Amino acid sequence: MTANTAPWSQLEAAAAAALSQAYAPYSKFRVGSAAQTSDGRMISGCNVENAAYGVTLCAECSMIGQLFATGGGTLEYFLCFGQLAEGELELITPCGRCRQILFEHRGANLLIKTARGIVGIEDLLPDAFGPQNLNA
Ligand SMILES: O=c1ccn([C@H]2C[C@H](O)[C@@H](CO)O2)c(=O)[nH]1
Repeated sequence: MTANTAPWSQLEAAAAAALSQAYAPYSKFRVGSAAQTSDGRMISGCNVENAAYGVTLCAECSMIGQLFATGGGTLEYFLCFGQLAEGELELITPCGRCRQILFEHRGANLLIKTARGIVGIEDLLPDAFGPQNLNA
């Protein structure tokens, strides 16, 4: 798929829709992520906070749940929105834990749209620890 046919506008719409469903009563920072899978499915997720703050699920975590619940595969295109003020979405880069999760499920050429442009997972997580480090 070339840059012209990359599904960024569909992913933006899906991430915005997911963000609107976020459960973020503590930080008030809604997050929505979306990805296109290797077989062309569109998946999305939102953050789900918890009174025990550390138990919070990032948007990327719920999105990966959807990846497997809808048939598995790997990620080819990904982006994530955060909401600073009502109606104002900004592209955010995933937190460290979510970079590791994206790395695990990356497709052959995962492209990530960020505020500074389109990057690869190796730009966000160089020298990643991954399945290649395990004998299993
Ligand atoms: O990549 C990220 C970073 C943060 N958050 C959420 C977690 C928490 O609910 C809120 C503030 O950190 O943003 C995500 O969903 N994804």
